[in-house]
Parts: sequence; C-alpha cells; structure tokens
Amino acid sequence: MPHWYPVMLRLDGRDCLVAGGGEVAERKTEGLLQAGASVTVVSPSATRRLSEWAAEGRVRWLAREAAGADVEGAALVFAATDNPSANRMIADAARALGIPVNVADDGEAGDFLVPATVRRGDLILTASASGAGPAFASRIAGELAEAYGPDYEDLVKTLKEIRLLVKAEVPDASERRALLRAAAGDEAIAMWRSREGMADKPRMLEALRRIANRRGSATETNG
Ligand SMILES: C[C@@]1(CC(=O)O)C2=NC(=C\c3[nH]c(c(CCC(=O)O)c3CC(=O)O)Cc3[nH]c(c(CC(=O)O)c3CCC(=O)O)/C=C3\N/C(=C\2)[C@@H](CCC(=O)O)[C@]3(C)CC(=O)O)/[C@H]1CCC(=O)O
Ligand SMILES: NC(=O)c1ccc[n+]([C@@H]2O[C@H](COP(=O)([O-])OP(=O)(O)OC[C@H]3O[C@@H](n4cnc5c(N)ncnc54)[C@H](O)[C@@H]3O)[C@@H](O)[C@H]2O)c1
Repeated sequence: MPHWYPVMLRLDGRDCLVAGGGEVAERKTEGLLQAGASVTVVSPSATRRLSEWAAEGRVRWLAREAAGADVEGAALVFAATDNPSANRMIADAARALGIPVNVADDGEAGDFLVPATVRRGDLILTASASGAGPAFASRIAGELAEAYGPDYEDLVKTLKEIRLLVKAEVPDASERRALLRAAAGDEAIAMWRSREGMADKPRMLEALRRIANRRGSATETNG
C-alpha cells in the first residue's frame, strides 16, 4: 500500500504532458491551466472544451497517439487515455526519466494522485481518499465548498495584506507570531470581513494588538 504525501506544486510556465483527450484529460488539463502550467495534450481525439482551448492557444494539442518520447522535458505527466497499455507505456517512459506521473486508470501505478479541489483564490481546499473512493473525495470537496463559500477569496486576500503589514512593522518574532495567530482567529476574521479600518494601517495593527492581548490573557487564565 502506498503512503501518499500531500504537497502544493508550483507549475507556472512549466511544461506538462497530458496523454489522452477525454473527460479525465480535460479535468486534469483544467487544473493545470488554473496553476498556470503550459499544457501539451497528445490524443487522436479531444473533448469540445479541450479543442476550444487548443483553438484559443491555451493548450497545445498534438492530434495523434501518445509516444514515449512525448514525456521528454515535462515537469509532470498525466497518463489519461482509455487504453491501459498506452497509459502504462507513458508511465514507464516518464519514470525512466524521473518525471512524476499520474495514471488515470490505476492510481497506485503512478507517483501522485490528483485530489478533489475547491479553489477560493489563494485558499485551496483538497480532499483525497488515497484512491479508495474518488466519488467520496469529490463529495467531501462539495461539503468544503459549501462551508467555505466564494467570500473566502477576499478574506484570504485581506489576510495576506495583514501578514505583509505585520511582517513589515513588527520586528519581534514572538509578538509577530501572536499577532498572526490572532489575525486568523474568529474575532479578527469578523473584522477583516467587514474590512473595517482596512485603509488605516496603524489602527488596524492596534486593533490586532488588542485582540492578541485579550487572547494572551485568556490563555493565561485558562492555562
Ligand atoms: C478527485 C478527482 C480529481 C480529478 O480527477 O481531477 C479524481 N477522480 C475524480 C472523479 C472520479 N473518478 C472516477 C469516478 C467514478 C466513480 C468511481 O469509480 O469511484 C469519479 C467520480 C465522478 O466522476 O463524479 C473513476 C476513477 N478514478 C480513478 C480510477 C482508477 C483507479 O481506481 O485507480 C477510476 C475508475 C475508472 C474505471 O474503473 O472506469 C482514479 C483516480 N481518481 C482520482 C481523482 C485519483 C484519486 C483521488 C483521491 O482519492 O485522492 C486517482 C487514483 C488517480 C487520479 O486521477 O489522480 C475527481 C473528482 C473531481 C471533483 O468532482 O472534484
Ligand atoms: N482518474 C480519474 O479521475 C478517472 C475517472 C474516470 C475514469 N477514469 C479512467 O480513465 C480513463 C479515461 O477516461 P475518460 O473518461 O477520459 O475516457 P474517454 O473515453 O472520454 O477518453 C479517452 C481518450 O483517450 C484517447 N486515447 C486513446 N488511446 C490513446 C493513445 N494511445 N494515445 C493518446 N490518446 C489516446 C482517446 O482519443 C480519448 O480522447 C478511463 O478508461 C478510466 O479507466 C479515470
């Protein structure tokens, strides 16, 4: 049994190869485009959306069967045809070059899985059942999407601004840590949501210090 290790990959501008042009290839390609990757699809046929993306120049589509040499230069490879032996051939070629490969018809034959994903700007929520139940992972992601609605995109943007402010203004590491923890708590989040006083940075920092102090003394009393 493999033990999977979750990571966030940086793929902007990196070449990725998708072998296959069906629904699965389309889904993988869409995720790669969201990450800014440069995608080449190799497949005799393509879904309507994939061929639209090719026509718009958003992906490169080579309309033929995939060959082992197609993996050369790719940062990631997706073996997503409906032909298990073609998928295995692509996976072997990738592995021979040390390129991580995802295998659509047999997850455990690959080096990585693609989890079900909800994107809210910089907030990325994923669910994986390590291949035990993709439909189950998808259902959990649906629940996450309900719990963390589209408004979280702005919230995370605000948190990023606050993080930059605190890092720039607070030289003391332990105070910085206390402020950044307070910034992620309920009280501060309610404030960020209303964007109350956001334009006034010194006031914002003051408010955060008050929240952090209250939290600090609450911990002392409880602990
Ligand atoms: C999450 C998601 C992400 C994505 O693909 O983007 C994803 N599969 C999704 C949907 C889905 N896939 C399948 C069904 C039909 C119901 C069912 O079979 O359960 C549904 C449900 C549906 O369509 O609603 C069939 C299926 N999938 C795999 C196999 C082969 C095998 O078992 O190994 C077969 C059987 C093929 C057959 O026999 O015909 C394999 C994999 N699918 C994975 C990911 C990886 C493990 C995920 C994890 O747990 O981490 C893994 C291992 C490899 C990989 O692809 O990375 C995406 C949901 C997107 C979303 O809705 O958010
Ligand atoms: N991992 C997942 O999320 C998931 C979900 C459903 C199904 N599957 C598995 O993935 C496979 C693909 O699913 P789909 O719905 O995209 O199938 P599909 O039938 O819609 O598409 C298959 C694609 O593969 C292409 N193809 C076939 N042989 C090829 C070759 N030698 N080189 C390049 N391209 C080739 C076809 O032209 C077609 O575009 C299924 O057979 C199934 O085993 C995986």
